[in-house]
Amino acid sequence: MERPSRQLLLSELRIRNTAYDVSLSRSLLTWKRRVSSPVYHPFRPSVCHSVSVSEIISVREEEEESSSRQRDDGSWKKIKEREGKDCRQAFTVLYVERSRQHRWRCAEVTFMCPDEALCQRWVSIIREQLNAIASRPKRLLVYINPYGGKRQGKHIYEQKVAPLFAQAGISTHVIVTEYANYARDHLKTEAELKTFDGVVCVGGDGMFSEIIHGLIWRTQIDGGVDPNCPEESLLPCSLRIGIIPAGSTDCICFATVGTNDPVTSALHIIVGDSQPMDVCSVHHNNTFLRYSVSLLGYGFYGDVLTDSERKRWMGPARYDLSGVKMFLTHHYYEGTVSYLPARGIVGTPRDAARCRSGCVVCQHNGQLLSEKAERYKVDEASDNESDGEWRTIRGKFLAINAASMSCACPRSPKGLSPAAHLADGTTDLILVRKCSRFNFLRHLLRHTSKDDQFDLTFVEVHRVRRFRFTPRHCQSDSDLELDLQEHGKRQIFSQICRDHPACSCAPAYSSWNCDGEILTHTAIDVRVHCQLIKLFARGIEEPTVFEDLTNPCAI
Ligand SMILES: Nc1ncnc2c1ncn2[C@@H]1O[C@H](COP(=O)(O)OP(=O)(O)OP(=O)(O)O)[C@@H](O)[C@H]1O
Repeated sequence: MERPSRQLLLSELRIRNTAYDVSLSRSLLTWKRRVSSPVYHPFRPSVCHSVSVSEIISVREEEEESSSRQRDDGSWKKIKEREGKDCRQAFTVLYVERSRQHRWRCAEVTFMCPDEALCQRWVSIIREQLNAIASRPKRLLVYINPYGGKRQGKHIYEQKVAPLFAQAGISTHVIVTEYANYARDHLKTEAELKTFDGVVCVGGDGMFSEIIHGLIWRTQIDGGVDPNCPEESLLPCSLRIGIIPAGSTDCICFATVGTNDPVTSALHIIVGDSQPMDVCSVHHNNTFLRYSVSLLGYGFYGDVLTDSERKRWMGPARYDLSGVKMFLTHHYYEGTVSYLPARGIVGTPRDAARCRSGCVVCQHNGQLLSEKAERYKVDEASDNESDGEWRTIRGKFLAINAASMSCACPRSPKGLSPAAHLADGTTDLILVRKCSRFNFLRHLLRHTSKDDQFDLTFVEVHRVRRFRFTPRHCQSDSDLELDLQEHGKRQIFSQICRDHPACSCAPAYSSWNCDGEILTHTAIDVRVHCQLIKLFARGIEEPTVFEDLTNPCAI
């Protein structure tokens, strides 16, 4: 067990009119009500509170006029208690308070001191402790998509996030995007990245994708790495990314924080959290196509996205409608999947354990893969992943999915691959072979039930580091071009068949759904880059983690 750290301060202070023993160590701020009588009182409410120093947002001395000061925004402030006290002898600590369903709130407590000197001592020592936390950002580059989700991005940032950043002493450079890919291109070329400690994206998954594309690309170009070459090991990005959810789905935020709440995300940024994340690079014939962090789906999920894009006017309901339509049309696609299994790592896609805050699987595998990468650098001749390890599967598939994270969301609480990890250097390749509609429905329904969605004869899952897919008739790029020219006629018929489910003819190609974007090529080469980016997040916390922390007096 960790030894309690040395006490820096211990004073008798008052909260409202009650005396407390208040102590500060390097790790904890604790306030404990003074008990006048040592006799145990079973009905006395809890009298001890503790806050981890790493979760203190800021401290401020109360000014004389503060009791009459107008508050700009009181929505997130919890304790109103300053009226009628001598403010020169009081200081207020703002800290993270955990609420239901992984939400965080900003709470505050005001301590009255017997004299001004003691008050200043408390303030300066707490500030020293906060300044010593090197992981906290001081200057952030913020991109706001004013058109994401319900077009509330700007409002959410100004009302809920900017006041918190100001309280925490974080300075910002805010850019409201003017068109799609504005943030990506700005990051790629113009942004003075060296002057910032992180990039914040206010928007949804599409906006987050823009940010990672800009940041990863820029990092490679600055570091002399060719992003078009699928064999290159990409350089990790040094700037962390914060996501303020303001889109329609916000899956990445949900997967890394556990909730889609702007205040919670802002607080994770302020306390300087860091969650590494794997990124898949997708190439076609040595040309870079896209990066992916969540789902790459061919067949069912590709078709649902393609169909739903034609129904954008319907809003989010279009996904349900396209899902039903694509389930009924029941197309399968022929092709070849080759993959490089992840070896020597811990964890499998069938594990009961989930990737959570401080995940040991991610830590272990991340360490292992970075050591391997170092060895490869020394002996480049051994950097040949193709040495006899590749496995190949040919067949007819209803769906080919690669889940680099569980892809859990309110719609699918377990996600496509419940045991997938955020940062273990792998992706879970799920192959759903041609089967009856009834069986496919059984598989889909298991995403929402307790049953194992992979425990079906027509479903297989592999944890992989790299995979390739070649559709039938598309063995090479030139074959693809030829196919498209020569079989243009058949493509037209395929489209007709798509629109006539009674026809049993399956179209030759589906499309890849890459984190919600349609890819232009079907033959792809996908490589996982372990922990390429870092987010201002800590993964989803298990309830026990914070139950203990909020009640450290019980330890
Ligand atoms: N100023 C802008 N005008 C038009 N489009 C923009 C602008 N800024 C960003 N975009 C684009 O808008 C698209 C959607 O944005 P965003 O992801 O923020 O919201 P969403 O699609 O509603 O949410 P989600 O992706 O979570 O479903 C992104 O692909 C992004 O490239």
